[in-house]
Amino acid sequence: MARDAEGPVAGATGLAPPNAPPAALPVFHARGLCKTYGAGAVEVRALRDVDLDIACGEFIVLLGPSGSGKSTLLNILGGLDVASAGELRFGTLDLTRADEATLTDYRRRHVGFVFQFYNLIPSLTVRENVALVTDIAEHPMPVDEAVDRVGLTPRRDHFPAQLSGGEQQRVAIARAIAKRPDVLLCDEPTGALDVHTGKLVLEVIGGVHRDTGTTTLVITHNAAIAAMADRVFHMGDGRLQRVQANARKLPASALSW
Ligand SMILES: Nc1ncnc2c1ncn2[C@@H]1O[C@H](COP(=O)(O)OP(=O)(O)OP(=O)(O)O)[C@@H](O)[C@H]1O
Repeated sequence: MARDAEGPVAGATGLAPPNAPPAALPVFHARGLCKTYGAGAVEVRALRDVDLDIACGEFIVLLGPSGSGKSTLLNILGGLDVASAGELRFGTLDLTRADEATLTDYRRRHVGFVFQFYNLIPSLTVRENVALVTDIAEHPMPVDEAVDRVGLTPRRDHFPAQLSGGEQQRVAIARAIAKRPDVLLCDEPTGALDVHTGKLVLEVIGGVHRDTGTTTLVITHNAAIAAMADRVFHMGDGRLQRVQANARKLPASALSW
């Protein structure tokens, strides 16, 4: 892997409660991370020897062509999948050797997910969709605060079918942040949206990051979005080919594509 501007690792463990003082460990530490699907003639090497360190509070954009391993990496970082080889730690937690119960607990306590498609429950209102998470989280945000952060207070009693795609994605973001996760993992959050709506969603994600300092990773095909990041991970053929640090970040409102 070539690293042209890998910054020093500094930050919190990711296991600490919100507002805890920074500690020495990165949130994520990976060495030689590999993921192989299938075997023999149908073997696919989705990740090859990925090394990375992500510090507490960083905003990372993952860029790369289709099939380059972005979702595979995000899913492994989020405990939805496990690596085939290599080392991955979240703070002090070894995710490569964690059993299913540990991974479930890890996802529940520490990770907020936002996907391209919003996965809302159609029969529940905005507030009720968010409350699904706050009911089981340890230190959740009040539901109305999460809804307010994404600018949907006037729509809080509406059902998903009464909302636009961008509004539904904002509900999904409210749901993801309501449990105050240590990391927010977003897989193509604007992939199903037009430019204007996509920007609004990115503004919400950028605003949450600015206000809460939540370590955030965003997968995109859109190179313009890379300007929002502290660092950009360029993926290609399952490898982390290049890490680019942005000296200056742009807010989503300043992006154009
Ligand atoms: N469950 C699976 N079984 C077999 N192969 C898989 C599986 N999931 C992913 N792959 C393969 O692993 C490689 C990486 O896929 P991945 O989804 O991580 O790429 P990506 O960069 O996120 O692509 P895209 O931008 O199209 O979403 C691809 O060749 C893909 O076909």
